Amino acid sequence: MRISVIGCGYLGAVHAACMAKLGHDVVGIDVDPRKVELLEAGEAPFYEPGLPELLAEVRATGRLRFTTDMSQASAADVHFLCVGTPQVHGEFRADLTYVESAFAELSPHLKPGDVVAGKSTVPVGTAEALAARLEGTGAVLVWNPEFLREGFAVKDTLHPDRLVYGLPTDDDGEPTPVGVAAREVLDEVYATPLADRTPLVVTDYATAQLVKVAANSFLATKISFINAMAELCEATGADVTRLADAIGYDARIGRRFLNAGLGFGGGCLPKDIRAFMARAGELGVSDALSFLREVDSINMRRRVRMVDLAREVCHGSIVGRRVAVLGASFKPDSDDVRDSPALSIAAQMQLQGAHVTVTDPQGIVNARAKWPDLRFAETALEAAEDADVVLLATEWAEYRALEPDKLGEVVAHRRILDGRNVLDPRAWRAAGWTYRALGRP
Ligand SMILES: NC(=O)C1=CN([C@@H]2O[C@H](COP(=O)(O)OP(=O)(O)OC[C@H]3O[C@@H](n4cnc5c(N)ncnc54)[C@H](O)[C@@H]3O)[C@@H](O)[C@H]2O)C=CC1
Ligand SMILES: O=C(O)[C@H]1O[C@H](OP(=O)(O)OP(=O)(O)OC[C@H]2O[C@@H](n3ccc(=O)[nH]c3=O)[C@H](O)[C@@H]2O)[C@H](O)[C@@H](O)[C@@H]1O
Repeated sequence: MRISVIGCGYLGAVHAACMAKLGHDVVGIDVDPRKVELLEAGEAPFYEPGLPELLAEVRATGRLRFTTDMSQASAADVHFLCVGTPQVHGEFRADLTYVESAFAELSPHLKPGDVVAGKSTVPVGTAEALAARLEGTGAVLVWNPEFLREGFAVKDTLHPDRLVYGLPTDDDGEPTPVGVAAREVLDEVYATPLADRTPLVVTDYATAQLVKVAANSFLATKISFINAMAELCEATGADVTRLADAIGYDARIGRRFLNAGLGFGGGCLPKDIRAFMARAGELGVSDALSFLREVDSINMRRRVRMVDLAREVCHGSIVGRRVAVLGASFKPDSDDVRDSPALSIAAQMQLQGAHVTVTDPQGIVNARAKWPDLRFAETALEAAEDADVVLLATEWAEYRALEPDKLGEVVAHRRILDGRNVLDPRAWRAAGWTYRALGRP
């Protein structure tokens, strides 16, 4: 198929490369000339494991190119909308400016029979409004939410755990004739994963849009649930990691996404639960999602509690103390620092008078752009030099593998805060470290 991908960020660049890998002819379109230039040169504009290799492979086939010129979309028959939907500054709702402008810029290049597939995460109702604007053009809108995780984006796109198509439907909820035709087009786009028996849910616009925010809300709730248990563990001397193991053995609960610690960040879970609450308010059903307010509060409390813990191990004050923060990205295997718990804690400690040095294997460039006043170091050992306290904030493999004695040689005081509950407390204590974590004795 001939495909255009509008918006080549963390989602779109990976989607474009994966569509080419599946055998399609793809043009990626972005308004950011720097991103396009890098992608055209075969380079990934951000860190995502496997993406550089995939770009090299598919660029060599000639099936993938990138441009800033929206008119190039006219050669494609399927158009994936992958632009950002960030949180409006100071409010909960999603900023749909980029969706609006991308859609307006794409529209003149559409022809009858074209399929526009929305992938961005949007408030329910957005697809219906966009579809109305296509009436009379012969092009059809489908909503095809994306569930990839950063760090696993290539694998998740090539081998998704499910596909969801939101199609135009009639009054009985059945796909309209153009909806049926659009479904056939999507089936061709996803022929390879469908042949691998990827579960497919075919539904209406509203359900497809809600599936996405419901999934992210559930994941956020699961994380905040275990972090609430961590608060109880802290009050009672219990161990939240053992608690998670034990409840996780119940297949109805499951162990995944029960890792307590600094909580969730990133460009998706935090803004998606807030936008969902805002949309529920507009729909007059805000009570239905009032629990998400608590999910958000529990999550944000983790960050405050970690600063308190730093104060506790530094005998009541972090003013003038040297703090090494290991991790800047919101999760390992990503350079994404959007709403990163690690950076938010680093910045809070700096504001409260600590001398903070942050390190990260991939996230320093983005972190420095966002927080230019923080100090940065290339390695954990450099960051920890003369530190009064070390905080493991993002569980990169290399930080999990740190040797207590080796790190102990460079610090001023052997105090470690395990923000992700990934270190072995016994090993660190045996090497003379004060070890503290959230919800673990
Ligand atoms: N990052 C992720 O892991 C996932 C993101 N999503 C959703 O996908 C959407 C995109 O997210 P990200 O890729 O993370 O955002 P991003 O900010 O990394 O990428 C968005 C891209 O769109 C481009 N853009 C903006 N306006 C444009 C226009 N008019 N024409 C062409 N390009 C334009 C920007 O320059 C940028 O490169 C969001 O709605 C997000 O919630 C969904 C699943 C996973
Ligand atoms: O909509 C999106 O953009 C994506 O959001 C998340 O993916 P992602 O943001 O890449 O990262 P996750 O792996 O979900 O982690 C999110 C945050 O939760 C934290 N987390 C995760 C798991 C856990 O047990 N505990 C925990 O604190 C991570 O450290 C990270 O800060 C979802 O997992 C994807 O399915 C979804 O497509």
